[in-house]
Amino acid sequence: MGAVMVRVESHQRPVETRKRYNEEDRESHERPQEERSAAVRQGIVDKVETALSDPKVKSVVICGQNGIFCGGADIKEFGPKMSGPPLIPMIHAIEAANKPVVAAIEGSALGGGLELALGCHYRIAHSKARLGLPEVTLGLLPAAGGSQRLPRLIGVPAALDLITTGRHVTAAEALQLGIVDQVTDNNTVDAAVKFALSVAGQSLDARRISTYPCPQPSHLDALFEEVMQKVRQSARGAMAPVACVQAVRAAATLPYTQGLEREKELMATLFTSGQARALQYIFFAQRAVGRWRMPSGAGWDTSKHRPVNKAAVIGLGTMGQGITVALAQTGLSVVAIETQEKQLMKAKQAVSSTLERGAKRRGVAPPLDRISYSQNIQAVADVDLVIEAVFEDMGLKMEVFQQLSAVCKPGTVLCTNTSALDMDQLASETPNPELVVGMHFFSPAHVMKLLEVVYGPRSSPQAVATAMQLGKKMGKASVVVGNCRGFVGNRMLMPYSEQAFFLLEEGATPELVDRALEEFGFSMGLFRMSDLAGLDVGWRVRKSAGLAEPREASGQSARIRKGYRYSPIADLICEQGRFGQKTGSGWYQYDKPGSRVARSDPWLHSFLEQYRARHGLVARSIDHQEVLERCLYAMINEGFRILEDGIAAGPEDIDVIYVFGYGWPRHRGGPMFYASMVGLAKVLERLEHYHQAHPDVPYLQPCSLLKRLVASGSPPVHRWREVIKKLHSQL
Ligand SMILES: CC/C=C\CC(=O)SCCNC(=O)CCNC(=O)[C@H](O)C(C)(C)COP(=O)(O)OP(=O)(O)OC[C@H]1O[C@@H](n2cnc3c(N)ncnc32)[C@H](O)[C@@H]1OP(=O)(O)O
Repeated sequence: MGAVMVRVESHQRPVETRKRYNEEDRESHERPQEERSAAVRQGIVDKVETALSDPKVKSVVICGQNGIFCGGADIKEFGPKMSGPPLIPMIHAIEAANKPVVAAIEGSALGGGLELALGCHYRIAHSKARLGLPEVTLGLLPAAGGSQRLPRLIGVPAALDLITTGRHVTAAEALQLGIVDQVTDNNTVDAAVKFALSVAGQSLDARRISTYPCPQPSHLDALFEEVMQKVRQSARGAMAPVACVQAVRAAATLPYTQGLEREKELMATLFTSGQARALQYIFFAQRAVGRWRMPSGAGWDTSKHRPVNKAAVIGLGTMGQGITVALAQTGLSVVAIETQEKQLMKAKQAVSSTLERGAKRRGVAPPLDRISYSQNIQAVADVDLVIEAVFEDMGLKMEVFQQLSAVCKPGTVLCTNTSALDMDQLASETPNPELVVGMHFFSPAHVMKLLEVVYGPRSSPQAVATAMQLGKKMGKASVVVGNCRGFVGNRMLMPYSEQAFFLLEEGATPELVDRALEEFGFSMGLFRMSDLAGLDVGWRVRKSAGLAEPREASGQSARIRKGYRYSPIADLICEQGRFGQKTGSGWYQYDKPGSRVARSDPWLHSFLEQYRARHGLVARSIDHQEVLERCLYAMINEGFRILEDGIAAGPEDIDVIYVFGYGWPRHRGGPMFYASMVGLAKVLERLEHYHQAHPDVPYLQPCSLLKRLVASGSPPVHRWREVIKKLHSQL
């Protein structure tokens, strides 16, 4: 015997492949999940020990099963009680071995998987493998020696980049960085065995990374200060990226064993933190939304999507252009339709230059020839799916859908990108309403990761499956939602922005509200975000809903609609032609139209004072806590209503929508998870308090699902679906 192989089992292996395991392995698969990982570690410890003590074995190769080296620790195993042998001594024992140990990396070597590979003396990777230390994205740091070994191996700046972002690198980049010793296009295990035999008997003194001195960059202090500042700014309150910088600093400034102690200390503060729980929740929520289900019971596991190779986009405004870019970048043939010649030319130029910029960044050719442009809707005759993105006008959309029904081949899925109109009304105007679904993209559509796939009562599961599959192919976090005004995301924005307007009436400024929200972790406060999106969009929606009617400027009626409190502040701002960044003023002022730097606006402040005086409102002092409670709890309350109405199937759907589409801080897990962390009883109590103070604001009236959850002992978020199911079955 020359080299012996030790296999690492991955928990993310597809279930059906588990059947192929031998008897010894099968036993470990019958164990509960948390014990399985412990058994994997025990298996490595035992097999490495046996190989090292066997004089016939000259070297050892560690590989994975089914083409995956190791995706890292099982996140579900994390908890106060972790059984089985710990990772650090296991990796140390491998590194200390007196026979060469080679990692054969296929598929992924992530987190603890890469830390294990870093403990080996050599690493051979397949060219398609991906490597990384993504712990930071789970609210953690690489605490099995990874934060100490990686800087010693590849230097401080490169290690800081990988550890603080958690990004995965290709095998080619890993080779360039010095993480792996060899990359192969052939059978990785064969290559590793050959390599292991070729180095058998050679000295391993220079192969133990923990013994390397950490390369010292010049201006070490300045480097860490700069990185820390950058990380703090982009972390928006997340603790893990900051701890990652501190751990790498320990690697650069302390001997290995002391650095390891620091790594352990830092990990201890993260491991049980609410932020780590939130980030790990979002990891699973992102995957859970793919297991969608419609009220009929049809879902991801029972519905087959139609293949989509060619798609059309109708209407080449900002959204249509972004969708065209996204589809072309996904590799689809795209027919882009715009009836106005001038707009068509403008759009073609904009789409081409976006594709060229993106291709240059990725070092590939721009997929310009995948798109054909036309003014004639007949050009969509042979496409598999159409996305309509014309102006938000029901009459116009209905006309387009009627034309599409006449032109498209049978079975073409018809999608509307409406964000505000009734998708079902639109479907009712087509001869095949079962083919109609909403695909609600977020602007810019080629950048934003969220897609709401909206079904109406007549949408077929196949049409939903097709839109979901396309969203997945486009790399979007795609969430199936029911049809209602604003769907999920925009519906929850209504109470959020309404509270913000009321707070202005009561004495706050846009700066105060935005500061509170940004300190909470939002990428932008509500007012800065509205200026970016354009204030005219919401104004148009409010006008079409009969809310933003020109009224008497003062007097009680100006602030009441349908018997409830209403703030016309945003409408009055729009009446001044202040539509945000694009006009150079909105809630803030900008140097010129299109400029991005928001400045405090004295005009706005005196407008607010005059407004309050006109309406007999007395400004009071408002603190950040009130801003957060009123804006966020009103939004969360609407989230409970959405669950109660069955518009979203579970809290994970809402949370993924908010994290991926609305700048909700990921380390707070989304609004519904946040509510569970705050405590449902507390959210209920604060809503009751504010509703008592503002009985004319229906959004503050606690939703009955929230009351029911509190009455049933505030179960954790993953158990809410049971309560919702019970509620629906009683209706
Ligand atoms: C004590 C601390 C020690 C070490 C620290 C760590 O190692 S932390 C973990 C670090 N590793 C990761 O963060 C990797 C996370 N996983 C991924 O990036 C991807 O899953 C992966 C491995 C690239 C595979 O991607 P793919 O698209 O092929 O599959 P998918 O993501 O849908 O996952 C398939 C199912 O596996 C589950 N899963 C994946 N990773 C983990 C994990 N680390 N722990 C537990 N479960 C995991 C995933 O949820 C999927 O299951 P499903 O039932 O469909 O939700």
